[in-house]
Amino acid sequence: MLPIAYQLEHKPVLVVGGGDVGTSRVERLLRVKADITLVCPDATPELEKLERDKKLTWIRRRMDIETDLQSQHWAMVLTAIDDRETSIEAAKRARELRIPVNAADIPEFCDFYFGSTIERGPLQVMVSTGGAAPRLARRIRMALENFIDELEVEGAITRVSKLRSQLRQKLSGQDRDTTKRRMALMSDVCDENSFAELAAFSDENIEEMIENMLLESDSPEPTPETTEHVTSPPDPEGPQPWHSLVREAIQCGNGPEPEVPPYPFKQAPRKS
Ligand SMILES: C[C@@]1(CC(=O)O)c2cc3[nH]c(cc4nc(cc5[nH]c(cc(n2)[C@H]1CCC(=O)O)[C@@](C)(CC(=O)O)[C@@H]5CCC(=O)O)C(CC(=O)O)=C4CCC(=O)O)c(CCC(=O)O)c3CC(=O)O
Ligand SMILES: NC(=O)C1=CN([C@@H]2O[C@H](COP(=O)(O)OP(=O)(O)OC[C@H]3O[C@@H](n4cnc5c(N)ncnc54)[C@H](O)[C@@H]3O)[C@@H](O)[C@H]2O)C=CC1
Repeated sequence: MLPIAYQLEHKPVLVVGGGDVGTSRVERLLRVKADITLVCPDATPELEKLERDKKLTWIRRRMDIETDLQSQHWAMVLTAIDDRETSIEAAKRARELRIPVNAADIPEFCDFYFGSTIERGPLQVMVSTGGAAPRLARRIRMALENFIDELEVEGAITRVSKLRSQLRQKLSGQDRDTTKRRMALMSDVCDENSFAELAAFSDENIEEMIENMLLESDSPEPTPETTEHVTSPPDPEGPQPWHSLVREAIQCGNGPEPEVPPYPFKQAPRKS
C-alpha cells in the first residue's frame, strides 16, 4: 500500500450505496471537493439533505453495472452496499476499465483502502493498518488527535505557510542555490521554534523575520553548515519529545491526557 495524498478536486467519483458507510465516504469526498454521483434506491437523511443542497447527484435506483460503468468516466468507484455479489461484479467491471475501486468490506476488491484520518485545516494525517485492524487504526487516530491538538499544529502550519509564501516572493529564484538557501532558512525556522511559537507569529513578525533572514544569510552560496543542516538526519542527542509522546498518548487509550512538555525554544533563524 502506497500512502499518497491524491488530488480529487472536481474529479467525478461514483459512490454506490447510501447507508452509514456510503454517507461517511461521501462526506470525506465532499471535503476534498470531488464531483459525486450517488447510486442507490434509498439513503440516509444526511445524504438526502446533501442532494437537496445540490452537493451531489443522486440516481435513485439500484446499481446497473452496464449503465453505470460503461466508460472510463469515473476517477474512482466506491461501493458501500449490503449486496456482496453486485459489489464484486462492479469492482471487476471497474478493474476492466482500469478505474480504481474500493468495495467496502471486501479487501480483495479494493485497489486502495480508506484510512482513519485526522483533518486540521491543511494538515491531514492518515492511519492505516493495511486492513489488519481497522478498529485499532481508529484508536490510534484518536490518540494522535489529542496529541496534535495539544501542539497547536494547525496554527503553526497556517503561519509557516504564510512565512513560506512571503519568503518565496522575496527570494524568488528557481536556480539551485537560491532554492537551497530558501530551504535552509525555512528548515531553521521550522526546527527551532515550538509549535506554539510558530502559531503566534504575527504578520509583522513574519515581515521582520524575513528581513532578518535575508540580512543574516545574504550569501547566494549556501554555507557547508547550512547545506548539511538541510540534509542531515536529526541529532539523536537533541530534543525529541515526539516518540515518547506518541507512545504515551497511544498507551493512554481513553485515559487522562498526557502532559506535553514545552518544546525547547531556540532563537530563530539560526545564523548561517
Ligand atoms: C480494508 C478496509 C477497506 C476499506 O473500507 O477501505 C476495511 C475493511 C473492513 N472493515 C471492517 C470492519 C470495521 N471497520 C471499521 C472502521 C473503519 N474501517 C476503515 C477502513 C478499512 N476497513 C480498510 C482498512 C483500513 C486499515 O486498516 O488501514 C476505516 C479506518 C476508514 C473508513 O472506513 O472510513 C474505519 C475507521 C474510521 C475511524 O473511525 O477513524 C470498524 C470499527 C468501527 O466501525 O468503529 C469495523 C468493525 C471492527 C473490526 O472488524 O475491526 C471489516 C470486517 C467486517 C466483518 O467482520 O464482516 C472489513 C473487511 C475485512 O477486514 O475483511
Ligand atoms: N469498511 C468499513 O469500514 C465498513 C464496512 N461496512 C460494510 O459496508 C457495507 C455497507 O454498510 P452500511 O452503510 O452500514 O449498509 P446499509 O445497509 O446501512 O446501507 C446499504 C445501502 O446500500 C444500498 N444498496 C443495497 N444494494 C444496492 C444495490 N444493488 N445498488 C445500489 N445500492 C444498493 C441501500 O439502498 C443502502 O443505501 C456493508 O457491506 C458493511 O458490512 C460496514 C462497516 C464498516
